[in-house]
This record gives sequence, C-alpha cells and structure tokens, in this order.
Amino acid sequence: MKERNPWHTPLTIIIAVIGVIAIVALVTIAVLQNKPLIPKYKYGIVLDAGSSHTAMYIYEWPAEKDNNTGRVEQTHCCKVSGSGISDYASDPKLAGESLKACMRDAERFVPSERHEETPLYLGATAGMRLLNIKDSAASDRVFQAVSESLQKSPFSFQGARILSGQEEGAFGWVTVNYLDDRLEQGLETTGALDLGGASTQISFISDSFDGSESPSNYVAFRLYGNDYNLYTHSFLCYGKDQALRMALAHQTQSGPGSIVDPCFNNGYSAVKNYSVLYESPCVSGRKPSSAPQTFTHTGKGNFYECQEVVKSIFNFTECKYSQCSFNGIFQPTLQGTYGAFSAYYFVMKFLNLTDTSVPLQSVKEALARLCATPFDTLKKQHPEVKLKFLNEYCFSGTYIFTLLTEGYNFTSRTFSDIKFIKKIKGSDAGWTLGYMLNLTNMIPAEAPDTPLLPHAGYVSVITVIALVLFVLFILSLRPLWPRCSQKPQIV
Ligand SMILES: Nc1ccn([C@@H]2O[C@H](COP(=O)(O)OP(=O)(O)O)[C@@H](O)[C@H]2O)c(=O)n1
Ligand SMILES: [Ca+2]
Repeated sequence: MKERNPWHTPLTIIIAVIGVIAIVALVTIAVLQNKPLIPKYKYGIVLDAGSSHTAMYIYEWPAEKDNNTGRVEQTHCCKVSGSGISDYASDPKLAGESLKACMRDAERFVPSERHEETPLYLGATAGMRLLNIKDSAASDRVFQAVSESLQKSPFSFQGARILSGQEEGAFGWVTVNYLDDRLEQGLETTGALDLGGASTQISFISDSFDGSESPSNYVAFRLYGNDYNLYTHSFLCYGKDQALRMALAHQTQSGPGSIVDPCFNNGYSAVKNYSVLYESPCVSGRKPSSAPQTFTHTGKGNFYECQEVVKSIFNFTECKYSQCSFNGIFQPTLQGTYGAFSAYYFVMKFLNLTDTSVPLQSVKEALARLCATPFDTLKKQHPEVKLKFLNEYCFSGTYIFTLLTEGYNFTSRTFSDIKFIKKIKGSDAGWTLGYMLNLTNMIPAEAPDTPLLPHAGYVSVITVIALVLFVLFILSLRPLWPRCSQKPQIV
C-alpha cells in the first residue's frame, strides 16, 4: 500500500493555497500602489528679453509633482535672431515679429494637448529699463507689440514686463541654488554673479547681513522650510556693452576726433558715430559740446593702461555705509562660493579659464597676453569667433577682472571661489528658471512631507511582513496538523 503524505490533508492544502494567494495579492498591491504613473509632463515657457538678444527657454516637470519638489528641467532653448527688443523702439512691430520663429519651435516641443495650459512669460531686463528711462512711451509700444504677438500663440500668455534689478539678481540666485539641489536639502548656498550687456547683478547670502543697513538690497525667502536673507544688487549701465560705452565716453571727453584705446588690440580701427555713442542714458548729458560727427577708434592693446581706463568708470571713494562695493552701494563681506554666468562665462571661456578654479594671477597674465596680441594675429588665431566679440575681448576681460577685484573686492584668495558656468545639469544658469518657479509657486515655503521609506524599501518591508505573518499563521494551526502514522513493524 502507498504511504499517505501527512501534509496532503484538505485543510493544509487549502491553507497553503490561500496563503500563497494572499502573499501574491499583497506584493502585487504593494508594487502597483506605489509604482510611479507613466511619466506625464507639464511645461512652462519663459522669454528672456535681454539688452543684446532674446532667448526662449522651455521647462518641463512631472505633472503629478507640480506643487511639490519635482525637478524642473530645461528641455529646449531657442535664440531669437536679431537684436534685443529694446532695439526695436523705432519699429515695435518688428520686435513682435522677431519672436515668431521661436514660438513656432515651442509649438513643436510642447505636446499639443498641453499647449493651452502652458504658461508663457516674457521678462525684459536692462535694455528695456534703459529704454523706459529714455523714452517710456517707446518702451510701452514695444511691450504692446510683443504682447500682441505672444497672445496669438496657443500658450497661456501671462504677460510681458520689466523685471526690477532686484528680481533679476534674486531669481538668478534661486536658479543656481535650485539646480544645484541646495535649497531642498538646506545646504550652504552659492552666490550668483550675472553679467549682461546693460546691467550686472551680484547676489549672495552673508551671515552679517540682515537688511538693516541697506533695505533696498535685501530679499527674504522662506524655501523648503529654511529662511534666507539674501543680499542682491543690480548695477544698471555696468553690463559689459554699456560699460564699454562709458569707457569710450570717458576717453572722448577731451573732444578730439580720435581715440587711441588700450582696451582694443593694436591694429584695430573703426570709425564711430558720436551721437550713437551718446544715445544711451548711461552716458547722455556728457557729450562734449565741440564733438564732431564721428571719431576714429583705434587700438593700442595694453592691459595695464586699459585697467586705468576701466577704473575711471567706477566711483570707489563715495560710501555712506560701513562698507561699499562701488558707486556708494552697500555690500556686505563676500561669503562662500559663486557661480558666474552669462557674459562672465562667454569671456572666460574665450580665455580658456572656465574649467577649474582659476588663480587670479593666471587671469591677469592671460589678459595681458590677449591685449598685447596684434589684432591681425588674433583674427588668424580665432577665425571662428565673430568679429564683434573678438574686437571686444581685451576690453571685456579687463572689465570683468576690474569689476570682480576692485568693484566687488574679490582677492587672490577669494577669486578661486568663483566658478564660471553656463549650464547646471543641462539647464542654463540665469534668472528665467527662478522667475518661473516663483510665478508657478513651484518652490514651497515649507519642506514637503516625505514618505517614511523609499519605494523599494516599502515593497521589501511589506513582503517580509507578509511572509512572517504567513509562517506564524501556519504554525498557529499546529494542533490541527495530522500526526505521523506509525510505521508498520516488520516482524
Ligand atoms: N556668445 C555670446 C553671447 C552673448 N554675449 C554677451 O552676453 C551679454 C548678454 O547680455 P543680455 O542680452 O542678457 O543683457 P542684459 O539685459 O542682461 O543686460 C551681452 O553683452 C552679449 O554681448 C557674449 O559675450 N557672447
Ligand atoms: Ca541677461
């Protein structure tokens, strides 16, 4: 007779089957319940209407996390061809037209089912600030024209406006710290240095600054449960293009028909128009009365002399606070590391000085060499670089050097705390991302509640608990287990 397996009682089989079904069900629910949904993204578009050009940035983030800590990333950037919108004062319609190619680009990059709900912002910076000072009616007409053009796009247009210098500085700081994950994790923050064409911004946290000494430089944030007292200042006219204008204006003050400029390479020569030079509010009112129509601008390439010219556009003496950067503007003691972007990056990239932290002395030597190079040689060395930029690198480099050291008081010790950057994790450093995060309330003031365990940990714990429960259950049924039958005795 075949021996009966003691486990093969109906009861144990039923218990085992129910147990297995229960475990499978538990694990399946645990996995499915917490599995991220198929990625669905939301979008936001910001147009950065700078003094020299306009750029459009498209940002993307997971749809189910938009009120939370979901990472926002730049997925596309489009450079508007032509000049900045402030240059269309005499023909505003063209400013609107100029944006159309990038807006069509955006229609391709944002899925059509999201078009209608995607916010679209245009923020203008120092070029429009200057136009607004010079001719506010013209500035209104430009905004009217660009707004009409953007309203025709399928996106949800949220308005075009001028950012204050304070906003521009503060949002640049938010962008770099957000992209570096410093805000959410409450880490030490990094300062932001932004050099544009018409203004420049410096923003950083200084423990010694609580806003009392100079309230206009103070911005308070509460982000992810942390308080930040930010120092920020925007110097209108101290972007590199307006700074060049001021340096030229300074050199034409004596009124002759030619300037021999140490900030331009030897061999450079151009005829320039006096009234064009003096049309900006940064230099207006200083045009010499005896000025001829044009002047010849030639280079003599000398970094040390150029530094003297550049210094003449700063006022280092006036200061009614405990300490100042320049032009009587309060600045607390520098602190921590800095990310320097926009034109800082472009110029330092040309000098090959962006990779590591750069000693100040190397920058000085590189600039002395660059300025002393004859213009013809420079053109041969860099056939790929646009002449408009190549002409100006000696000036731009010297200006950056002087602004950082004499203006903001970086020393040979602190200079290497500056990193020259263009992008962080694929997104451009600049004010646009911070601006959009703020307007869409994407950075919460308080730290969000996080689940106790990560997804994988949660599933493992549930599985182990289910197994333990099952084993305990089986053991608890021990009294019902069939007893082993006695083996028949072989006699
Ligand atoms: N490849 C490039 C692109 C821009 N730039 C400069 O970067 C600056 C950008 O300024 P911007 O147009 O954002 O002007 P703001 O309104 O910020 O003052 C301009 O001075 C451009 O000439 C550069 O040096 N190299
Ligand atoms: Ca800018």
